[in-house]
Amino acid sequence: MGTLLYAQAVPVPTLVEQGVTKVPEAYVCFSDGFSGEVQDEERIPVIDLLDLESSHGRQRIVGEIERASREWGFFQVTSHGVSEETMEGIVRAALEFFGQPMEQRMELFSGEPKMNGTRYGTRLDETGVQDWRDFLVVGKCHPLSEETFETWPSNPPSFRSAALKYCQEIRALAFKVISLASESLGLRPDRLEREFDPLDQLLLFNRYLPCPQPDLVLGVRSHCDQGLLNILLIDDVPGLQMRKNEESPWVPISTNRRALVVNFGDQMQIATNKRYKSFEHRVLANPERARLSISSFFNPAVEATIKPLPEFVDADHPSRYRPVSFGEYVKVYMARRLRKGTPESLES
Ligand SMILES: O=C(O)CCC(=O)C(=O)O
Ligand SMILES: [Fe+2]
Repeated sequence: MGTLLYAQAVPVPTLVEQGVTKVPEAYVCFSDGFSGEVQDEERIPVIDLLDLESSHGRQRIVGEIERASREWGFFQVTSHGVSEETMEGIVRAALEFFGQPMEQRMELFSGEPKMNGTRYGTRLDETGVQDWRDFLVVGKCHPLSEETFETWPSNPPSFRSAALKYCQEIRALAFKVISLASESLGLRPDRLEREFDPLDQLLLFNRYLPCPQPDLVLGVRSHCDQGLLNILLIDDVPGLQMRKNEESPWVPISTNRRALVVNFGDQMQIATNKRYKSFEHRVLANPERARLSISSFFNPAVEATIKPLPEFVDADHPSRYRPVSFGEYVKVYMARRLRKGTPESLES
């Protein structure tokens, strides 16, 4: 199977429009067969942030974050402070964006990743097996310049204001989670925030259309996120799964209504010298229902040097990773066929 096969793959929305009953070869996922065992007993922890302001409540929540981060790297948060109206606004704007005719969506198409701009795409790279999804990246939500804001979709007309509001509220939640994570690691509440300042933020909208042969494809191939953390808004269509390691069964991830999912990425693993880990996850395709998810990624600045914090390095715990810029890290991550285990390629 050559590169050409993938480069010429027909986009998912077009296949769905044509009513294909057979998935083209470029989308067939042989290597990551998801015959993989699924376990149905355990679920990721749910952490309620309601009592965050009382010192007793905060202490309890810090303990819950510690356990969830160590065991799962994924948890749901409730009473998270992002308003229902804001969440509904962004979901509506996203559905309207993906509901536009293909020609209109294609005005924002780019086959190449862009540093700061907005990009609509139907695949992430030209060479691998194609994911059964299309997506919209709003490449820089913070720090946000007027020039970058002008690259945000102007259709539907509500998109920019809905996205701006969502980004601001999600950012406030991200700082809450980061300070709790800091405390859960025995650090001052602002330690991680200071380390990662100014903390870049970007939005990724994933649209998964129904697939005629869901067993042959993946919505998103198994990967670990490359940044510090992701705050994920998902709908009620199942598909997302995580696993603790390659021998563990996959655990389906769903949310209570209005909850959000937090997961830590590779930079949390590197900063903590592997006290906390970045866990692998993937999305299955659905035979009948379309699914929407909205990722808010929080990343170091491209020029920032990433390395374990000195607090996690001593004679018994030598630094596991050699320092590189985040920009370099992203290049290594993108060049790997499997987007997991990237921190290990920096092992010193
Ligand atoms: O669609 C999902 O639920 C997860 C998407 C994801 O893993 C990502 O955006 O990195
Ligand atoms: Fe992810």
